[in-house]
Amino acid sequence: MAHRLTVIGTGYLGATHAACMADLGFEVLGLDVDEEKVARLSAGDLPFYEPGLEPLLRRGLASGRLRFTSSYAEAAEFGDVHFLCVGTPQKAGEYAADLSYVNGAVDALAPLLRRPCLLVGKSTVPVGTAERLAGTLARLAPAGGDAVLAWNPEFLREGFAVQDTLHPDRIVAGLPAEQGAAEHAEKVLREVYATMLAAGVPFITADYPTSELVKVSANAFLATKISFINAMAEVCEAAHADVTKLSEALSYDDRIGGRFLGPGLGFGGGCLPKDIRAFMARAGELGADQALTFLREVDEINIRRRIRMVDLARQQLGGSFIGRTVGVLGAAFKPDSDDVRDSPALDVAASIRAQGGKVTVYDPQAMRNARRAQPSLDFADSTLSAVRGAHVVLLLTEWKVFREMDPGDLAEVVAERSILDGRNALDPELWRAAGWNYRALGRP
Ligand SMILES: NC(=O)c1ccc[n+]([C@@H]2O[C@H](COP(=O)([O-])OP(=O)(O)OC[C@H]3O[C@@H](n4cnc5c(N)ncnc54)[C@H](O)[C@@H]3O)[C@@H](O)[C@H]2O)c1
Ligand SMILES: O=c1ccn([C@@H]2O[C@H](COP(=O)(O)OP(=O)(O)O[C@H]3O[C@H](CO)[C@@H](O)[C@H](O)[C@H]3O)[C@@H](O)[C@H]2O)c(=O)[nH]1
Repeated sequence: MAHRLTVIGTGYLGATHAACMADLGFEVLGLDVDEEKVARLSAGDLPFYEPGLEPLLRRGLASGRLRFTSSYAEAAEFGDVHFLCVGTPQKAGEYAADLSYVNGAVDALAPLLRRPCLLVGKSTVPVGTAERLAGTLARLAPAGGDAVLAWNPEFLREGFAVQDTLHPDRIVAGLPAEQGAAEHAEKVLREVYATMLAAGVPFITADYPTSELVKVSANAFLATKISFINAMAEVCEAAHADVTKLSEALSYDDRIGGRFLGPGLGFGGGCLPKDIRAFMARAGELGADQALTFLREVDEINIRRRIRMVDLARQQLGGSFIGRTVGVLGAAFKPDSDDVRDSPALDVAASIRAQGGKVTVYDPQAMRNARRAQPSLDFADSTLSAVRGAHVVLLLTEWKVFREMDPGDLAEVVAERSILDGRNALDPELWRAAGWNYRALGRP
């Protein structure tokens, strides 16, 4: 328990990792270049919504074990283990990942590393990045061979980030080729994750490239599973079949399983879309692009869901959005998150707005981010005010409050009882019995 940890980049991943590691008893220093974020985290004010995280943050601060800074010198001086958690977004106009934040962080930290330490990459990166960064570390760190790099990809889901961090499915450790350094890195990581290992969490050691590939192939598989069921939804629509029944029946086959087989508006967020694109780009650079051409189809099926949703809404309104009012429920890319990065819901809302519809959006947590991302949309502060006067209601993010809506309550304020369920989250019989025209993706 002697290790002192730093977490470099305190966004969705890093802030969660920092607070959880402090809760496990480590002394943790979080570092971010965003001064406002550092100030808010230091004040116990979580800059984003993640269930259960703020109490952990406050507990860590109160214990004195958790602090935040923007000083690399302080972090280098403090840490025995440095977790790298900065963003790797999609480059503008390209499929590839933008590695400037990762490179910037390592370039800033490495020259300050004077004593033995382990740098642990957690960001999602294209295969080959760890090997290159190990070279940077060797070149720049005054500690020389005593500054070692490991790659430890993160698999947490937003909305379940605390649970996933404290109780992961598995821990993957990408280790250096040199045996002494590898043994040292593995020993330190086993100490850092001792609580999870004692609980029986599988610990898999691998070389750098394998560890990097585990992460992107996991996300590629999940994206493929979602697009598979959404492709079935397209066929179901054409054949007048019901994809929700189909998905349920498939789920009882253990070889297939029901998770990530939820048909609807498809995947968004700061991970799956950009990760499959970066994976394709990297495979291309490696001369293995053919292996991943199916991911292009996975991406296209996913984008088609959004287009289909807009088409359905237009159809429902008699062929045009002009002069029509649309109530949109949901802006986050998924429930229990305020993250609107590549959000299918916001994408659909913006597209309808661009085609002349008057769109009013409500989301329980993502309003601030949604306003910033799509300032031309109208926003309401409750479900009922978002759908007041609506000619059609679109359920695009399946928050619990939306799944449990009473069709009678909404009927009193809408202009027309017409609802499109983009997430197959409502009971069609209940809504139809209440006089609503209910339609969904992939079912009659
Ligand atoms: N969000 C998730 O659920 C999740 C899960 C697993 C893996 N990941 C991966 O983790 C990484 C981070 O994702 P995120 O969602 O937390 O992103 P994010 O944008 O929420 O956070 C990134 C943070 O890094 C900071 N930063 C940028 N450059 C920096 C620098 N040079 N030094 C210090 N801080 C810097 C930013 O200010 C920001 O606060 C990405 O590679 C992502 O793919 C994310
Ligand atoms: O059956 C399903 C399941 C999910 N989704 C959508 O898929 C997207 C992604 O959902 P989810 O994977 O739960 O959210 P993330 O928090 O983005 O987590 C993914 O991306 C992270 C970042 O790489 C990984 O760490 C996680 O393991 C991986 O699940 C969301 O838009 C969901 O609405 C569906 O459409 N159908």
